Amino acid sequence: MKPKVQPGKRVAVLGAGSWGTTFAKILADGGADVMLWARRPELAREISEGRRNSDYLPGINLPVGLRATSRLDLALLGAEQVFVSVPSQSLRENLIQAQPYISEDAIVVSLMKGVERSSGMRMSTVIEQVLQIDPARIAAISGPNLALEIAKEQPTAAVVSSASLETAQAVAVLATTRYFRSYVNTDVIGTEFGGVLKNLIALAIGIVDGVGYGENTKAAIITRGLVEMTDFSVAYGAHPETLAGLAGLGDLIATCQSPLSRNNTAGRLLGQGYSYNDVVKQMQQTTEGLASVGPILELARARGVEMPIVEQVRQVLAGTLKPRDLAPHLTTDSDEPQGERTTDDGQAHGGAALWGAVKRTFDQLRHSGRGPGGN
Ligand SMILES: NC(=O)C1=CN([C@@H]2O[C@H](COP(=O)(O)OP(=O)(O)OC[C@H]3O[C@@H](n4cnc5c(N)ncnc54)[C@H](O)[C@@H]3O)[C@@H](O)[C@H]2O)C=CC1
Ligand SMILES: O=C(CO)COP(=O)(O)O
Repeated sequence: MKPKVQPGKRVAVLGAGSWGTTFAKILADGGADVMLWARRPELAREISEGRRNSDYLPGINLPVGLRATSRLDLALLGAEQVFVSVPSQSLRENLIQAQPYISEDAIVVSLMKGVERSSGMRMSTVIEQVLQIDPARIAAISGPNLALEIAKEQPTAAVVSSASLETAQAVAVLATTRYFRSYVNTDVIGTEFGGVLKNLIALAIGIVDGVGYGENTKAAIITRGLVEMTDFSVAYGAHPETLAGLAGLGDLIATCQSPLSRNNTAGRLLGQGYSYNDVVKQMQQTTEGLASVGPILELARARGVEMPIVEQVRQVLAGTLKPRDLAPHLTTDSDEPQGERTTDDGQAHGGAALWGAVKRTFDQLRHSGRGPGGN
């Protein structure tokens, strides 16, 4: 394959699970000189010597040029771009360990789709806080990107987002290959929240699938779920178009439709009657949605955003709502007919939207736009 970038451009990928390894393959196939960091030395050896990551990507041959190490100093040596793909809850501790080896002008890119449970922070803001770097050097990538499909070189796309368009473009140049196309935007909030929120809707889809409900129920949840995703993200400063793009609707479709999705799978097990603890035990891989439900609902409350589907997912996880009772209600506390669009609510629901907008503006002023999920 013809390299797209100057051979020898050093990049590091931290995290050798399914997405980190797949992304390392994308970068290597695109022509970059990639060093992948795996926590376990035996996994680093399997990747470097056997060109396999059999636990996470069974049957996939990795590119010859892709090297792996369990030493952070070696992984990060000379890396111009650092891609991070560890579970969201371990990002902070991993960054603290990596910090001494990250070069001063490196771009740091989040591949993750969670929020930090303890703080509600998005991954790029954890990166900014821990590494104390300019947001212009930080990017986030999101889109319909089920790892195993991409590892099999089935074509797809993603969006690279950064406060600096130049940074987003520099990352997109490296993160592009025959089967993977990177677009760019500067809406980091919308791009990251899109990835986080679609996991919660995929849990809901899995739940109703596990119950045995059909396509109408799922289509209604996907559609109303997108409204929740958009309302929430816009309340935190995102552009609504981002949620209609690859990082929103695109990823929502992929995750809600695919049995490869861990969030969808976890939901299905809940819908089949397994308890939360049983599901956690059965999930071998990172299931970000399970940890994101609580912090997202707290953030929603702080900005007066209604998220009835996500709230019902929380209740199913807590065992207080039967999976078969999860329904795509517009609100959890009213049976009154309501407008489908938020802007219809003014006529159909006694000025609820107007009141929501006023309350949101008031809250934003109160928090000076510096809430944990905001800019
Ligand atoms: N798998 C996928 O299709 C995609 C995943 N993502 C996101 O990528 C992120 C990583 O997910 P996956 O690679 O899928 O998860 P995974 O479960 O396949 O792999 C996670 C990796 O992190 C390692 N790990 C676990 N605890 C750790 C710790 N405390 N410190 C360092 N490493 C640790 C594991 O050993 C494993 O190598 C998540 O935020 C996920 O939402 C994004 C797009 C696609
Ligand atoms: O983000 C993903 C696809 O874009 C992967 O989804 P899961 O984490 O649910 O497997």
